[in-house]
Amino acid sequence: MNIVTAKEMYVWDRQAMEEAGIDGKILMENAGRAVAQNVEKLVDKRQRILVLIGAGNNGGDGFVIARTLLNKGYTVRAVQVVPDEKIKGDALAHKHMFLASNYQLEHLEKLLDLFQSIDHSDVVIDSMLGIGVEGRLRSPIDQVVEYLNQSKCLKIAVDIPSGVPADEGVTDFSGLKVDHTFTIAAPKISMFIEKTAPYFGEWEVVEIGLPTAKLKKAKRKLWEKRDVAATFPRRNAYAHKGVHGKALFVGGSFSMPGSIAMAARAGLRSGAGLATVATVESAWPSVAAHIPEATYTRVEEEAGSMVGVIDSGIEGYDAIAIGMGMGRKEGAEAMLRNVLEKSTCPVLIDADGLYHAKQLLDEVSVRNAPVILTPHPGEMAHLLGIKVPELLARPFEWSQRLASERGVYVVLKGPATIITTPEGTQYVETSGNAGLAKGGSGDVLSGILLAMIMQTSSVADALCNGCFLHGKTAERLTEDSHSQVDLLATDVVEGLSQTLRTFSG
Ligand SMILES: NC(=O)C1=CN([C@@H]2O[C@H](COP(=O)(O)OP(=O)(O)OC[C@H]3O[C@@H](n4cnc5c(N)ncnc54)[C@H](OP(=O)(O)O)[C@@H]3O)[C@@H](O)[C@H]2O)[C@@H](O)CC1
Ligand SMILES: [K+]
Repeated sequence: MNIVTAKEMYVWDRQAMEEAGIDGKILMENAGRAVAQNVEKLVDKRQRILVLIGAGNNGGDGFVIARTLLNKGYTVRAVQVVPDEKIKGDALAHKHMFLASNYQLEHLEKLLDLFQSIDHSDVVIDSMLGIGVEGRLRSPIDQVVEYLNQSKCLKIAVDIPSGVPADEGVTDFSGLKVDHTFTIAAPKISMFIEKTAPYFGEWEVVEIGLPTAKLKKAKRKLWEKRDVAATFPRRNAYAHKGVHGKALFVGGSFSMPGSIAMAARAGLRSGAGLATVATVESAWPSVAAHIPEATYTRVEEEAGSMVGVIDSGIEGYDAIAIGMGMGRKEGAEAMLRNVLEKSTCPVLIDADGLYHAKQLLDEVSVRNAPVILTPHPGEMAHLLGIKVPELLARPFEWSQRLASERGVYVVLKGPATIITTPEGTQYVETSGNAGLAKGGSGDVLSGILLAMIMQTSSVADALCNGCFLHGKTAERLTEDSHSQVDLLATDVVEGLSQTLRTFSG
């Protein structure tokens, strides 16, 4: 499913009307009816519904919703919150249909009267402003939104809550916080941005009859269950361990042996055929206690941290993950440089590896085999030399910039993980929950991703499915046997089995 900007949505709208000859009034009718159908699932006929209608086409949708629900016997009051002369075009046509159906339209005259109407309503449907919002809310909508934000009624937004921008990058706004959003045709970018996402409540896409096959595809896509089903690697009954890949995990130190152990164990649990751990000798006993299935190779150390190169070399591996618990000493940077320059397989860089990668972006750029960077926002901001809030305001744009300038895959981790390919295609993966906001989660994800890369021909599919496997496992564990408070990264590693039983053949 595509994720769109406001501009892309308007292009679709034009394509539907100009290229497919679908009248805008029909799209509006479809939009309103689709939203009304969803409202019926949430609201019963005893509840009092208030539909608030604004100036643009979002308001037009509101006229259709009010008419449809009234036709079905719901208790609905419709209030136009802007002067008559503001209602134009398709919205005006639907206003006429509403009035010609013998339904009553109220006008906002005194704010206090509207506030009273809100107090006497169980449900408020917000069709004041959609994706056409510009700048901060103006009067009187700003006051209506402020009042509604304090109100206890059930709030449902049409397309997007009033005042909330559809795109990334807008941080100065005031918006309505709703319980549900029924968004038109495709999710909007701002649904996946930290600052704006909470305004939408639970959201769902409604289909309005756009000519899907004709529409210009967006470069962003939501990774859905059906994508997982179509691309998740299947196990071949005749395969032997070498077929599923030989992974090298480089990291760990005397005081941080856990992260590389968790990464390697997650890699084996996710289907890697063989795993070798390259770590300092002083960390071997604790790493080996966690994964007897792995083999080990020695890395030079100084006071428990890795420096220099890997004893047995880096040839013969199908994929390498580097960085987890490797420390920030200069020697570790030399190790990363060595891996980037000498290996010819995909290299995934995480954690301390990302800290060192900042100095090695030129080496990263010239590599022929794929490089995958898996930062959390703090690591990504460090790599880009910007502040975290700056990154979080435009995570899609920054990810794209890093991925295309350096020719890398970027997995920007968060509640909505953004996966960007070197060509600039982006995928959003939203599974998981707050139980994953713990030390070790990133290490586990690295191991899963590396295993998936070795088992899938498309790196992008592997990364999306790996994020899904990680997040879905956390979701399942917190439903069945854990809480989001107690869930540990090691629980996720062991929980992978059950998720894989569902998704891999
Ligand atoms: N795309 C599709 O296929 C379909 C889209 N559809 C629907 O259309 C919606 C987009 O419609 P749109 O373009 O008319 O914009 P929309 O948000 O309704 O209103 C803009 C108006 O708001 C005002 N205004 C702006 N900023 C403001 C502010 N800060 N504070 C206060 N007021 C402000 C400004 O009025 P002004 O006062 O400046 O004259 C302007 O005229 C979309 O979200 C979806 O619901 C469906 O009907 C079916 C097909
Ligand atoms: K709205």
